[in-house]
Amino acid sequence: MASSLTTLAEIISAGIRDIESTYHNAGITPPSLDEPSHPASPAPPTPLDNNPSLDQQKRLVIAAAAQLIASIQTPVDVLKESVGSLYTAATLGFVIDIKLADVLNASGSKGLHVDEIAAITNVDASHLARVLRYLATRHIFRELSPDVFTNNRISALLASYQPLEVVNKNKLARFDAAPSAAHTSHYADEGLKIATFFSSYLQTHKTHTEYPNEYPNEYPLPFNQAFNTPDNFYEWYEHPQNEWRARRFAAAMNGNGKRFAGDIISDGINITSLNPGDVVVDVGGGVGSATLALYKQNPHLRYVVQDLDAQISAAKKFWDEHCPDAIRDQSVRLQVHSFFDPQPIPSAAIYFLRIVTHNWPDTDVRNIMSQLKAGAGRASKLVIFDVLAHHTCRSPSLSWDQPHASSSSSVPYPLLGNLGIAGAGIDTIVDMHMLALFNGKERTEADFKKLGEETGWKLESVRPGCWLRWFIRVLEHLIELWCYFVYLTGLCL
Ligand SMILES: C[S@@+](CC[C@H](N)C(=O)[O-])C[C@H]1O[C@@H](n2cnc3c(N)ncnc32)[C@H](O)[C@@H]1O
Repeated sequence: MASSLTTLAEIISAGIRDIESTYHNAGITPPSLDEPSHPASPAPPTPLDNNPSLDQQKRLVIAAAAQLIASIQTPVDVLKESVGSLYTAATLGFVIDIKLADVLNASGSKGLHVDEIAAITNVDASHLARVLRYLATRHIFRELSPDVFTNNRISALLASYQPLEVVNKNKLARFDAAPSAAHTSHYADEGLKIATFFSSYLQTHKTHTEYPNEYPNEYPLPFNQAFNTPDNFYEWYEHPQNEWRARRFAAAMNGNGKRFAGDIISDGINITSLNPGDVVVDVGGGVGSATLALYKQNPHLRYVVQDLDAQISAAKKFWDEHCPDAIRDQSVRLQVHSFFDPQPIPSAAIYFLRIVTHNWPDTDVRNIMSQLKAGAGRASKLVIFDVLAHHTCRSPSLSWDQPHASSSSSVPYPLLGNLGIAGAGIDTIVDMHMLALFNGKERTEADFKKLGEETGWKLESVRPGCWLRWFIRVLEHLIELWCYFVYLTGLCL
């Protein structure tokens, strides 16, 4: 019988053969880390970017390759590389701060020597050389000749994609056209600072929850400790000195919206079954980027985007820029509303929570869902679009109504049930981030079912959030999450 190492190697070879032939048949060269990359704008999607079978093959290869590395690398080295990855966040934050990818983009394919980079960025050349060597060792940037570096397809995503003169003058606009850089910079800044309070928070939190009389004040979250603020993350973003951070976060999030709102959400909500004039309420909808995509595909429906004051002010500007007609003819209304208060739009066809529940602990999600239930009518549905947590073991953890390929039983042996970093990798990172920022969490199907039962909603179905049966891509380029729609309908009708 073949060893698991051989089986992993076979998954990789079979997958690579399929991947190469798919590229070959489409007349496209397979991606290479050796090609310099210095585009003036993020590369447009290729015909293969949304190819489900290619995506599936890539994930199997990535899952198998990661497992093979973890199997044959010494355990000591696995741990050293894992814990040392804190310097990946630190160095990425630094290269974004000095706009290195923009500087290298401007130099074209010949790259730049660290002495030249030092003259432009005013950073010590030997520091630059070491940081770039660290990142190039991990395939981010490429060293063309000793100490001469260029962007590759990964590091190019760290650029601003705006002229440097514009970006240098307007710090606030720095990330407007660069969702991947915005996302990376957010983790390298807030994330890295918060992470240092992680262990002490987890060890103390339970004591405070179990002995509320002795410890009446909730132990502050890693976020609150790191930034020395009693405010929650969103309130803190409203402090004037954090305007640039809020805008960076919006750039990271709106990058998502453009990509996965229209094609995926429409499919997930099955919006064609709604009647003209039916109301969709985008609860905690931010500026309404998801609603914009829904509206464009389904202008016969009516929409309400609800959020807190600051987001609704930003939403007015967003809709003025993108679709003023929808506001003018009241197809779309923007409403300041806290989802902890009674829902002001009764009996909507759909209450939609997109990437909201994972920001909150169970007690708060119960409050949000209870307020929606109190406002819901007989036919109202609650649609939750969020990441679904998957176990790593190979037991079928999912039981929704349609057979689908994402249950772990369809993942080939000996891969992890959630495909490891190729499947739930990013989800588990986001889960840790939610914990540290909000005491929020990514939930399993069982978690959602229980929350529904506690608040009067019955779980109707759970399904992948797009036509790709296995996975969906939610951020442009690099970032991929498993997002699922959880449909809940009123229990007590
Ligand atoms: C991760 S964002 C998701 C935004 C939007 N649903 C999307 O998918 O782009 C979470 C949103 O919840 C909003 N939010 C936070 N607390 C809220 C509250 N009490 N009531 C309404 N919205 C709130 C935030 O302002 C933010 O826009």
